[in-house]
Parts: sequence; C-alpha cells; structure tokens
Amino acid sequence: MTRSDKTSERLVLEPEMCVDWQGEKPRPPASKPMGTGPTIERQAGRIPPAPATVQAKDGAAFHKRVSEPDIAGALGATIRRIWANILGVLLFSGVSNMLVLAIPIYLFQISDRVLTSRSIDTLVMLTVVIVGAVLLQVVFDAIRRGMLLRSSVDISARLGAPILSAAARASLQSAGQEYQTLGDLQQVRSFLVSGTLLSLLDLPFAPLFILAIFLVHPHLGLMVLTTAVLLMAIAMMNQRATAKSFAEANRHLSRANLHLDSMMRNSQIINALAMIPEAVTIWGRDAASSMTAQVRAQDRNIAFAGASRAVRLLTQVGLLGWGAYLALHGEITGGMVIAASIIAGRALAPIEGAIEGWNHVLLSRAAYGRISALLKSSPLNQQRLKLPHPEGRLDVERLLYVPNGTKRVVLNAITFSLNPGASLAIVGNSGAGKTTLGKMLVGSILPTSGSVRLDLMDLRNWDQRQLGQCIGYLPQDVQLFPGTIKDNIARMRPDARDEEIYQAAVLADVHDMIAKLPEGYETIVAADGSPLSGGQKQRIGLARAFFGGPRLVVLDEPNSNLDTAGDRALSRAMALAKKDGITMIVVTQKYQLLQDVDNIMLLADGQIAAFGARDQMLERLASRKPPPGNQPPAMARPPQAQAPQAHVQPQAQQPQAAPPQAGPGRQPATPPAPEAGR
Ligand SMILES: Nc1ncnc2c1ncn2[C@@H]1O[C@H](COP(=O)(O)OP(=O)(O)OP(=O)(O)O)[C@@H](O)[C@H]1O
Repeated sequence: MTRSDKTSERLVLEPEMCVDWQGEKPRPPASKPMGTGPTIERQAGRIPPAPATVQAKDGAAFHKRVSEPDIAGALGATIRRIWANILGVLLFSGVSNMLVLAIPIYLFQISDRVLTSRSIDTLVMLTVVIVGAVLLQVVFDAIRRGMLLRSSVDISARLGAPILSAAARASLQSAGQEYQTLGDLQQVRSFLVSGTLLSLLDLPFAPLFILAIFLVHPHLGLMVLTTAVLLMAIAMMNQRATAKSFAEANRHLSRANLHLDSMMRNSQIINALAMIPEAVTIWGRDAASSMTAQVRAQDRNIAFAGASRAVRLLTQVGLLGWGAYLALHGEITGGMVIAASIIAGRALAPIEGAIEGWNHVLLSRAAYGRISALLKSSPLNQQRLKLPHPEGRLDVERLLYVPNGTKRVVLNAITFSLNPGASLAIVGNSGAGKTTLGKMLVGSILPTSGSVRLDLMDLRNWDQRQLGQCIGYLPQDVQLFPGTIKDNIARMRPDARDEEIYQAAVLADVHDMIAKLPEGYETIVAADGSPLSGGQKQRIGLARAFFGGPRLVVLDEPNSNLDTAGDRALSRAMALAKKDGITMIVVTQKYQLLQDVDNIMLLADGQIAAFGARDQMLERLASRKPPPGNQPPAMARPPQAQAPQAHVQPQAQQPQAAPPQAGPGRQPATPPAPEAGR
C-alpha cells in the first residue's frame, strides 16, 4: 500500500508482516550478493523492492532517478520566460505610451481648431476618438500590469523549490544563511510588480516624447532634453550616495533575521532561563543598525528625489513661460504650449520614477545576484551516475577538518576501514571530535581534505538522493518534523509504504512503544517533539535511521535519553541490524553499547588514539591508568557490569592504530588504516 499524506490514514499492518523478530521464524543469512538491498522482509521475499530501486540485468539493484529540481536550468528557463514577458510588456508599454499622447493632442485640437472653427461636429468626433484612445490606454496599461503580476508569481513558483534545495545543500558548509535567499526571491518578486519597473519600461519611449516637443518648437525640445540629462545625472549621484548605506542596511537586516531564527528555535530555553531581554537586545542591535543605515540612505534618496521633482516642475513652468513668449511672437499657438507641457511631463516622469525607486533597483539587483550565484554554483547541478545499492563498505582516508573561518583542527589524519556489516563504537572524551566524525561519515559536513568512501565511492560523488536513502543517521540532538510518527519514520516521503515504516519500527525495536501511544503510528508530533518524551523522540529517530534499508547507519549517542527498557531495545535493534548486514557506527559515552559492537575506536583531540577489536580494545582501555589529576574515565559503566573497566584516557597524541590492514590495492595511509571485519 502506498501512503498518502493524509494524517488520518492508518498504517496498515498485514498479517504476514507480523513476524516474530526474536528468532522464532528462520531469518535469512546475513551475507548476500552485492546490491540486493537487504532488509529483513525483502530478503524473505515478502516485500517487493522499493519503488526507488530498479533491478538491473545482472540482478544488482540500481537506484531509479527520482525527480530532482533542475537547479541552474530552472534559473535559465525562468529568466528566459521573464524576459519574454517583459518584451511583451514593453510592447504594450509602447502602445500605451502612444495612446497617452491622445490627451495633449485633444487639448491642442480643441484650443487651435474647435475654438477657432466653433465646429460642434469636430468636437464630437474628436471626443469620441479620444475617449476610445483613453479607454484603450487604460486597458493596455492594465494588461501590462497583469503580465508583470503573473511574471512575479511565475518566478516564485519556478525558483522557490530550486532555491530551497540549493540553500539546503549549501548549508553543509555554512551556518545556513543561504536559506535567506528565499527572501531575495521575495525582493525580486516585489520589484517585478513595482512602479519602478513600469517607469523603467516607460523610459525607452521618453525620446519619442522629447522628439514630439522638438516638433512643436526646438527651443522647447532643447529645454526638455537638458532636463532629462540633468535628471539622469541626479539619478547617478543618487546611486553613488545611497548604494553603500542600502547594502549596509541589508547586511544588518540579514543578521537580525538570523538572530530571529535562532530565537524561534530556542524559544523554550529563552523562556525557561528568562533570557528574553538578552535575546531581544542581540536582535535589536542588528535591527537598529539596519534601520540607521536605511534612514541614512533614504534621507539621501528623498533629497535627490526632491531635487529631481523640483527640476521637472520648474522645467514645466519654464516650458509654459517660454512657450507663451513664443506664442506671443506667433511662433507657436497656445494649444501647442499646453500640449508641449503635458508631453514634457510624460517624458520626464519615467526618469523621475526610476530615481525614486532606485533603491528598489539596487536591492533587487543584489538579490538576483545572490539567487543566481547560489543556483549556478550549487553542487546539485551535477547529475551523478546512479550506482547499485551499496553493500556498506566504509573507507575513511586521511580526514582533516578545519571548520571554515577557524584555524582549529577538529579532526586530523583519521584513517580506517569497515567491511560491510561491521560495527564500530567511537569513544573518547567530550570535544574529542566524535560527533564531527559521525557527521562526516554520513556526509552532513564535508572534510577539509581526505575522503569518506561508501563502497569505494567518495560520498561527494554519490548521487545525494541515493546516498541519503542508503544511509541512516541519528543525530545527538534528535529533531522531528511536524507530522505523524509514521511520516517521521518515513523521512516525510509521501510514497513510503506502510510495510517499510513498520519494518523500520520493528528493526529499531520501537513498534511496541508506538503501539502503546493512543494514536499509534498516527500520533501527531509537534515541531518541538511533543507529546513525545526525549527518549521516545530518540527511539522514533532510531526507526527513521533504519527506514528504507540503509547499508550504513551512524548513531550519535543513541541512548543518551533512554531508560533501561530503551537501552535493551537499542541493543536488540543493533543485533537485528547486525544480522541484516548493516554497517553500523555508534558514537557513545556509555559502556553498555560497547558490548554490542565488533570494534572500538578511541578518539583523542581529533585523532585516532587506538582502534581494534572490541575485547582487545576493552582490555587495552582498562589497562590504561589515568594520570594523576587527569579527567575521570569517559565511559559511564553500569556498576553491575562484569566486563573489564574501560578507562578512556586519550593521552596519545600519535595515533596507535590496531593491526593495520590496508585493503587490496590501497596505499596504507598515515597512520596506517585499521580495517575491521565482522
Ligand atoms: N564548525 C565548528 N567550528 C568550530 N569548532 C568546531 C566546529 N565543529 C566542531 N568544533 C569543535 O570541535 C570539537 C569537537 O566537537 P564534537 O562535537 O565533534 O565533539 P564530541 O567528541 O562529539 O563531544 P561530545 O562528546 O561532548 O559530544 C569541539 O571542541 C568543537 O568546539
């Protein structure tokens, strides 16, 4: 059954899905040919391959290309459409501008023809023609505004998803400020429906009006031409005087928005610790700086806009005065003077409009620049070859991580390998780099140098969508999406099948816990995770990690919120995952979990201090004596445990790798790569 996104729809549990996972029914062998995408039910032949996987001729399961936003292509296609629309608008603007001439011509005809000839017929005929022209002008003006409105909706509809996708991807290497590019889209959208753009589109017709005034009288034409040049000079000075301040205002506004985002995320802690004044002050500092810069820029803008309006009005006064003088000398008629003044107003209005809205032009240009840069540089533009479903071999080679903008070496010379189905616990003191390494193993942060390979392919070269479907990850700070439990387990995929959701829940051993909730799988989870407890959230996160038959699962402190029952369920889940051949890495500070893994890595100051098989490592860790005054052991061990005490004292600055075995054809790295089998 395929799920819909209706939350009321119940998860359907088929009778044959109710397998005794404790071993009453025979389980298939853990080792399988490459690419069979082994999940428990799929191996038993009960569930057909997930729709995102297609069978290749040799039986290997290849990933089907799922719909991906065409990032750079979307920008190009949208811009072409917008330009085509703008050309259409320009055409309507041309006709509309021509029709605007109807009123001055009407005035001219009335004063110079009708009043002198006293012909009522001429007056009626002229009025009928002019009324038609005015109505047509109004209709054309409405059409061009409607076209621009549709363009603005079009740009949002076409670029929203690509921008969000590219921003999500770009946030891998930043603090997530790329998400603000969606605000830039809003800026561009509002520019498309602004009066400023209409003024700019009217601008190409200004020379025609000036020409018409030249035809009335060259003196008047020259006056208008001089004014137009003067207004353009004012526009340029305006740009120079305001650009810096507007950019500064924008920068501060972005920072204020980032603070706002973080306030929204941390609203509970802000309230609990009575931090509202501090949080508001931090936001207010940037908001105030933004407003100060904006006021500075707007003050200058207002001054320049005032100057340009004064120049235009004075020109119209001058035209009337000088026109009257010319009329007195019989060079032109009175009607021509009035018509010339009206046409001059029409010729200069777009220049003035462009000056007034220049800030809008600058902001929109900068916003478009950011949109374009984000979309064009997005790694999502590169289509990757779809590979067979991986087996889960992990090779980590000489990882170095120095976070952007810092000189701190968080991870250094990390080299190791895991065979498919092997499990590894990463232990070490707080700040040793365990979480960072875990994130790097699932590709959620990129190394400064070195590589993480899944089935020999560097994570950066995997198709991102396919990679995500082959990987399970439980972060230290589990966050659930607003929606039902089944939506969350299914990673919010609308096409997820109930069998797959149930299967992940069983594999993570959380089905019993979910079954006890009043609404079961349909329990709605809020953005803050309520009504689930911290431990329940963690267990749902575990099921989400196991959803879809991943081949590599990284669990970061998976039992930090679990009670004894939860701990036992986690152990069972790890045992099931092991039987299923999933390569598993657990970042932990707790002793119990070490019993469920094959290998242990001790991380100290971002380097591998020791690595080896579990029992050997437990002995080795137990034999280490903490130096006087040093930190207490990093492992929290249950008092009744029989296994040797594991003191983790990462004193070694030089990695002491356990028996290194470079893989076939691979150069041993420095330090030599420990390879762990099952
Ligand atoms: N983006 C970053 N910028 C600066 N420092 C960072 C960054 N990411 C990690 N670090 C630093 O790297 C160190 C290792 O962090 P990490 O979270 O990996 O430690 P950990 O071993 O998981 O600790 P814990 O057990 O407390 O979770 C920390 O000192 C942290 O401050």
